[in-house]
Amino acid sequence: MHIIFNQAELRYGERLALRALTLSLSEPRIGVIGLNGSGKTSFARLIAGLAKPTSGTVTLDGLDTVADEKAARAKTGFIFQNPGHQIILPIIREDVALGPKSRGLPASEVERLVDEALLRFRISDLAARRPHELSGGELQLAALAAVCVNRPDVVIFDEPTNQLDLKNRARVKGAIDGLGEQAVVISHDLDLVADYGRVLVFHEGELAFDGPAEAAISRYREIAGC
Ligand SMILES: Nc1ncnc2c1ncn2[C@@H]1O[C@H](COP(=O)(O)OP(=O)(O)OP(=O)(O)O)[C@@H](O)[C@H]1O
Repeated sequence: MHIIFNQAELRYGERLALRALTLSLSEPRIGVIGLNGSGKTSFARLIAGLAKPTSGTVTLDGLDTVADEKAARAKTGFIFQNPGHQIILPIIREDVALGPKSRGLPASEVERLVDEALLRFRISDLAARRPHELSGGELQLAALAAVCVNRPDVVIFDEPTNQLDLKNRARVKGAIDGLGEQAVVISHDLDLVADYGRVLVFHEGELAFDGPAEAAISRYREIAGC
């Protein structure tokens, strides 16, 4: 998918979270790194239409995230920093079914799509569980199934390996690496984006670097002073 920022700026009241940004993204994997508060989540929220630019525009394959809000939103999936908060129904299977059901698909088709999504992320065995019965990594995968069942063009991850042990981290990394969809991955876990062709470094609400992972990580280390 072609994501275009055209002088897109985001302010929260007086606070400037993202300075006017002009950028075109079409790579299958895009990493986003930077210090706390540098503007990474603000950038991601603009892509997903969860925040509206206070000036400028963001378009997804030509659809404006404000003027064409619904169609643009349908192209994106967002996995939040705490995916437990986005699983809203009490049973995982019901939650994954929510999207296809809301599209008015027949029950048999809903069931088929849910089975397919659970199988795809190897969590069929978790279908009958409640969110609080899942580990952090399993929650990420359940949220991913619930997002991908709606066939987004791009999936945005906000620190997907935060607080995961090595085993769950590997499982989530494997799921992201295997995605056919485009992925925008915000991460403080630099290994996660280390082989991405394009990594953006944000600093104080500005794009400080845009390029291959190795050079981006070096720039980030310079900024962080370590
Ligand atoms: N809802 C909000 N209201 C006011 N200010 C906000 C809001 N959300 C973010 N900010 C501010 O905007 C700036 C950028 O925040 P953002 O969440 O985009 O940073 P980040 O790089 O994702 O940080 P982190 O790595 O800590 O998640 C910060 O100064 C933050 O305090």
